[in-house]
Amino acid sequence: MRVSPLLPGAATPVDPFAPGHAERVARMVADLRLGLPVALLSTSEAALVLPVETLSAERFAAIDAPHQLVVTSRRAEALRHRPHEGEVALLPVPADARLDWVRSLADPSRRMPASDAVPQAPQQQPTALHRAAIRLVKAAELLPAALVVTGPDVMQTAMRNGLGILGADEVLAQLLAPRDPRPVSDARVPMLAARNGRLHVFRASDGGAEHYAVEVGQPDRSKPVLVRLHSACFTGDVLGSLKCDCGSQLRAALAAMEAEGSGVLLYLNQEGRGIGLANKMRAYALQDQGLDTVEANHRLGFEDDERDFRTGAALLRQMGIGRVRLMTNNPAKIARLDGEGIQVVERVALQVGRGPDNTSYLDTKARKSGHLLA
Ligand SMILES: Nc1nc2c(ncn2[C@@H]2O[C@H](COP(=O)(O)OP(=O)(O)OP(=O)(O)O)[C@@H](O)[C@H]2O)c(=O)[nH]1
Ligand SMILES: [Zn+2]
Repeated sequence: MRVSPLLPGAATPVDPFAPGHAERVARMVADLRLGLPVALLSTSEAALVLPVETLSAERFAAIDAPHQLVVTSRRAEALRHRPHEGEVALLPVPADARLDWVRSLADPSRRMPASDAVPQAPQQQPTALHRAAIRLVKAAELLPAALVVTGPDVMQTAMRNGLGILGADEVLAQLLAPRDPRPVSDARVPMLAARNGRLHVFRASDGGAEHYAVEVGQPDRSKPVLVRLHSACFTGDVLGSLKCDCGSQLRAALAAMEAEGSGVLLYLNQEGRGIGLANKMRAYALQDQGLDTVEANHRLGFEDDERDFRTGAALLRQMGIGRVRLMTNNPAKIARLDGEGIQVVERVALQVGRGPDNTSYLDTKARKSGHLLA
């Protein structure tokens, strides 16, 4: 295997077969989903990160070094832990803590610990390492909570076992960077709603979710294009769930494009407003207990909307579209596209699918998330 010579100015030879930062972060995300720990480094510490959701009893029992639980500030608030500033909070884990107890701090479907059971001891301030841990666990679409194990043997354990090791700052930079999905393939797909359809598949270089663009007709790029930015909703789009308006919006948008002769529907794989289907079902279970859609996300430890609309803007740029008539009721989508240099010249309202099962959901979005009602 050939190792390329020193690049000008570089300190070490660059081996083209060595995984780059983006690849190493993508591996870490996959490892965490499997339940494998990863090691993060900052200038002052090293720690093993183990997501609570995929932590096995064997690995938990084997932890013999100081450890803390990192959760989002949203989850800390739900646990009535003292108020927190910033993104994440650290909760102490007593040496004799049981795995069930740790899980109940992370997972609201388990009986909530009595508030006096949530440790309130003075805590170390969270650092970039803890923020990186939570971002990784969110990228893995797991419950946003992880054990962070410190101590002198952490690096040795990581190296001995071939675990992923990266600097917290590098992980944060990678996870916060915009995605760059590239076109992979496209073909004609005649649809019930629009016969003259073409599906384009885009793939990001970080190995993350693929996204799709459904092109109806041949939109004239010299004029504003009728565009829908649709986020995946397996329950609404595929099952025809009546709990939301997604399926109706999907079909109405395609029908409108067919009626006008052209348009583009971006289908972004950001299920559950970016928390993943498993977490969305956790949120639905909480909604069955009386919480609204925003409160349920918060109780789980998520923001109400975890989507990154820069991906939508990137897809539009890839398709040569710079000016759009956007089919949406969500002003945040307009603001985010505008911020990314996609000019929204008109908002086209998309009010369809309201019924007895989703009235309170739609009302909550209008009241709390600023969705427009007309
Ligand atoms: N977390 C969570 N996600 C939900 C819930 N109901 C629907 N969703 C998700 O919400 C997203 C809805 O996306 P969109 O319809 O594109 O977005 P929107 O913000 O409602 O804006 P417009 O439809 O454009 O007005 C999809 O990803 C759904 O899976 C819920 O109760 N909780
Ligand atoms: Zn939906």
